[in-house]
Parts: sequence; structure tokens; C-alpha cells
Amino acid sequence: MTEETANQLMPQVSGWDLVKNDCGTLKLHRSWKVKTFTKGLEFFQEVASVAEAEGHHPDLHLVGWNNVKIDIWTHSVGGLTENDFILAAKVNGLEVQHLLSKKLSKPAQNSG
Ligand SMILES: C[C@H](O)[C@H](O)[C@H]1CNC2=NC(N)=NC(=O)C2=N1
Repeated sequence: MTEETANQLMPQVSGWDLVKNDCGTLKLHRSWKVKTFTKGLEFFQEVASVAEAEGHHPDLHLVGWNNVKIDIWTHSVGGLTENDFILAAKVNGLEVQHLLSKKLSKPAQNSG
């Protein structure tokens, strides 16, 4: 889909950003801060269940021990399709609050 179409769908996947890499490939990106490394892996397990059910698979990154970052795009078309937005919405629907760092996941509530 075009960047314009993707932008129109963005309100349906709150928390996700529309990003474009150096090659111009559009992707959906979202990051979370988890409590521990192991909880990051648990987060991935939850995402994997959704991905397998959808037959659509995100790129999963666990960076700096507690940053979960996910990119969703469709490799076969080198960009975004409706399936990417469906997967992002389903990831948003996961009950993962107990895995997230309370202090760092919500910057708006930070004192510093
Ligand atoms: C045959 C199978 O459906 C394809 O290989 C799927 C699997 N999951 C996939 N996931 C994503 N994100 N992009 C793809 O192009 C893709 N292709």
C-alpha cells in the first residue's frame, strides 16, 4: 500500500509508528520497556502465538536487556499490507501489562 494509505490506517494501531528505512521500505514499529530480560522473552511468546495464528510474522528485537521492539512489514511485497495492521492491532490486544516496566514504559508519568 502507499504511504498515504498507511497514514490513513495509523489511527487504528495506537502506539505504533510508521517508519521508512533507507531503502524506502515502510514498516510499523512499536517499542515497550519490560521488567526483566525473561519477561521480554515471555512478551515474544505472546506475540508468537498471535503471529502463528495469523500466519504473519513480525521482526522481534530484544535490545539493551529490557527494550522490546517490533517491526511489522510484509517481506513478500517489500512494504505494508493490511495483514501488517491486523497483526499490529492484535499485538495491541495482548494482555502484557504485567510484563512491562511500570517506571519506564510510560514516560509521561516519570518524575525526571
Ligand atoms: C508462506 C507464508 O505465508 C509466507 O512465507 C509468509 C509468512 N509470514 C510472513 N510474515 C511477514 N511479516 N511477511 C511475509 O511476507 C510473510 N510471509
